[in-house]
Amino acid sequence: MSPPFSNRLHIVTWNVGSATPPDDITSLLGLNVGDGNTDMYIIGLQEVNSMINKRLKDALFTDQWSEVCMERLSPFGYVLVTSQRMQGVLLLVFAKYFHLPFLRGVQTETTRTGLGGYWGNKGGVSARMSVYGHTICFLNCHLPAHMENSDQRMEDFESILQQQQFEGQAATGVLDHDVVFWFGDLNFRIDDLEMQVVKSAIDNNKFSILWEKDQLNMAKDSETVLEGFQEGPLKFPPTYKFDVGTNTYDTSGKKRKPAWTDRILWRLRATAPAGAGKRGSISGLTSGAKVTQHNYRSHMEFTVSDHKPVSSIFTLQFPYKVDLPLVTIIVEDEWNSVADATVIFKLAPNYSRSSWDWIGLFKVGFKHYKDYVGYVWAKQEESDFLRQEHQVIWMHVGFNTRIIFFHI
Ligand SMILES: O=P(O)(O)O[C@H]1[C@H](O)[C@@H](OP(=O)(O)O)[C@H](OP(=O)(O)O)[C@@H](OP(=O)(O)O)[C@H]1O
Repeated sequence: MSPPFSNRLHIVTWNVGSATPPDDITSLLGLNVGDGNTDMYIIGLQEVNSMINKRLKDALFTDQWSEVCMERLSPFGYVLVTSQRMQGVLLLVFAKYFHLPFLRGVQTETTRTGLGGYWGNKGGVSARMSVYGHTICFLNCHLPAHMENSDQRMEDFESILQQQQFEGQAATGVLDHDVVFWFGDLNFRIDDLEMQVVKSAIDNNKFSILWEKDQLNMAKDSETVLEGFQEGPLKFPPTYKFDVGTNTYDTSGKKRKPAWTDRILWRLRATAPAGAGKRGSISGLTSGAKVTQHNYRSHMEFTVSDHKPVSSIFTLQFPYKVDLPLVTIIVEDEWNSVADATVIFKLAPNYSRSSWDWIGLFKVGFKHYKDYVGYVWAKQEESDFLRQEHQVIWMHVGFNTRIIFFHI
């Protein structure tokens, strides 16, 4: 049996209020204090500027937020595995490059809930994958605003869960995954208490007074859809709503009551899904999973938006991992000059090939899978179908490169 597996995740949620990214997001990503042991970064943003002219530009290039995250993370060996955007709601999933061969079945989904389901200003985007054989889903939501819409928020959450269906035999719904992380501007507010009471509790660090009036905490007791979702204690001040450029709660005419609108929750699947198969297939792999939250905090130093970002670091543990590569790449000789080179790849017997498979050559420090310096199709002649070892020739290979096999 393979050894237990543990993965460290750093999750960020931030309603960026249409702002351009600040120059330095190092502290948000913990790159200044971390020990470099984070395996994956998951970044969920809301209200990324989605004005029409901006969207056209972003469709052609990359949006500024994705760019700044890639710029900061790629020097540390993180690669953008997948991203999904629905208007202002953006989800980015990064992993250390050496995990890439073991992140499989990557799929994304989007659900609009704005204007009765027609408009993507509100809703959810998700990314799912199997990580060393264990299924994980990340769901980033922007739910409806305002105090009186607590029920609507729950309804929208349920409808996002219902509508998001992935392909494959198992883990088709969000909640079928071994572990789900749900985060975003969930927009829940603090009920009942007067503004002065809320502000005084904040000033005196007496957050527990506010916990029981937090609409999401209250909903946990009554909403079955929230069963199994867990959240760490809210030991940081409410992250909404601030005057932009300051750490002062809303002084505008709106006078919004401070609230913990920005949240990160997780859920472990309780039982194997119906029809779960034997160990070794995605469907049969379960749990024994353990999630440990190391911190759950806000970042007051960022003032570009009316919300503060929230981050959390988790360790994810599973009793075993599936770490047999489907493809092994062997490079003949050392590449020490700019010249042609030969690469041999071996496929596991259970690997089902696609004619779209390709092999990419990347510079060390590459940002995402489209960032290749060259690629070749992993083609094979029909007569070679039964062979497990194949060869491709690279033209003019340079130094400092990595080779990755992609299956589409
Ligand atoms: O109209 P939709 O598309 O739902 O978007 C809403 C409105 O812009 C709200 O402004 P208004 O209050 O003027 O209606 C705003 O509330 P605030 O201005 O209170 O922040 C919400 O911000 P978030 O609460 O950050 O989602 C935002 O999500």
